Amino acid sequence: MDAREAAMLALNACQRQGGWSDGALKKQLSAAELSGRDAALATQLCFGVLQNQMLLDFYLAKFSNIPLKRMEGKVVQTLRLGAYQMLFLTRIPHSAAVNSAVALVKAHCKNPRAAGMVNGILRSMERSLQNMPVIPQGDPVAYLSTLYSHPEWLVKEFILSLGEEETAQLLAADNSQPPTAVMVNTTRTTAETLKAMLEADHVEAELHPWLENCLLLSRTGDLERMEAFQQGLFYVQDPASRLSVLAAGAKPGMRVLDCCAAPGGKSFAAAIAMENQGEIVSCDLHPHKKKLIQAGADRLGLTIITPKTADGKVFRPEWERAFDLVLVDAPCSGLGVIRKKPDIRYKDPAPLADLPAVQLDILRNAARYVRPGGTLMYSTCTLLYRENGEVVETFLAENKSYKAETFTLTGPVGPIQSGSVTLWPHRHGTDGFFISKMRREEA
Ligand SMILES: C[S@@+](CC[C@H](N)C(=O)[O-])C[C@H]1O[C@@H](n2cnc3c(N)ncnc32)[C@H](O)[C@@H]1O
Repeated sequence: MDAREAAMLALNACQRQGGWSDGALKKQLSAAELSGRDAALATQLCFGVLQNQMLLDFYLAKFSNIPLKRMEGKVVQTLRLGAYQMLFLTRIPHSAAVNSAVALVKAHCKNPRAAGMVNGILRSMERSLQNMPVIPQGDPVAYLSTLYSHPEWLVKEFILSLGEEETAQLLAADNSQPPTAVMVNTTRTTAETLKAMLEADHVEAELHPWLENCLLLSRTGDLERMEAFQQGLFYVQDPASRLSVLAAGAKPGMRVLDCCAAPGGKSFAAAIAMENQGEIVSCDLHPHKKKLIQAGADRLGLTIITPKTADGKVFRPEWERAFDLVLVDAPCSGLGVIRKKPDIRYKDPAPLADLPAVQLDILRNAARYVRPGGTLMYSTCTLLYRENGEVVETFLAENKSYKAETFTLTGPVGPIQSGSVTLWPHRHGTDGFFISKMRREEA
């Protein structure tokens, strides 16, 4: 199996099962036993097609007599892969993109006429590459939606928050590839020592420009196989997530509750900030996720973390007013991490409507666990106001014993007087993320 075949099968599985791209891709890559180079190409093809799917379909439809909707799934994915290579990858000859697409369809598709059709569509596109069909600009929502392959409902949401010009910047950033950010486990090593160790393993590592104890990696290959990973010297985390824990002000000796903890990233960041002194109770609704948190804590040697299964909406009297700091990193629509999970944008938006009620329920319950004078943090990795500012405003309006708390973060974020901040990929270079800090009044 080669890179294109693996990518086509992964894209097809992703589309059919509604599975996340990284899961489908990982499964396909390990089944295909590709070399490092081919695995990297397969990953790039998969991400590239998902990031540009609506634009590719717009062009393909112009060169096809048959609507894409009427074609077999694998044929559509092969066409997208061929078009993506011709339009976006300079190092692949167009003839190779077309020929490999035809071979893929011959090998995988039932209809004997499919190969001829794919050849015809991609050859016509190849002839028109210098003069591609123009995307109509009359309706800005439809235009941005096609150009950056984000569904119209999402473009409308972003335009409401940012306006058209900045929305275009956000959508472009969503389609960019961020470096892999890893956080140094300072209970075991320093940023400089870890950087040298990773470089000795041929990974390109640089210090993050404004977040300490964070390295940006490229040419990583499989990070989990590395000695430094196995020794628990780092964990993968976006700077935005770590910033939320820095804003919370976790200190050695504190008693901390992480209400929505799996796979454990915020708990790990807090435990490291606490120098592994104090106590962190790391809860998640799903029993199978307890193991995930424990495995991460064990690898990193963070002994103050105790994973538990608990529904954040259900009150536990034994925890009432018991914690210095309570983290609610709520389940959310995840629309801030489109750079890393490009297919999130294609989720059906209907079920997302229920999220604010769940988020508010968890926040209300979690608030009861904060000791007087203690801190309550609310965060999400989404950019929708109704899951972020609106949840916090509703909570504060009904809980007069809580006040928004000012905090200051490093780099381009700076002082946050209102107690709440949204981080944006195009403004801050981080995942899209929302952080809100509140303090419970002394009794
Ligand atoms: C955004 S993720 C948390 C990410 C995690 N804090 C980290 O930094 O790695 C949200 C988590 O909330 C969990 N969850 C969903 N509903 C919950 C509930 N009612 N109570 C507790 N956890 C819940 C999900 O299983 C998911 O693992």
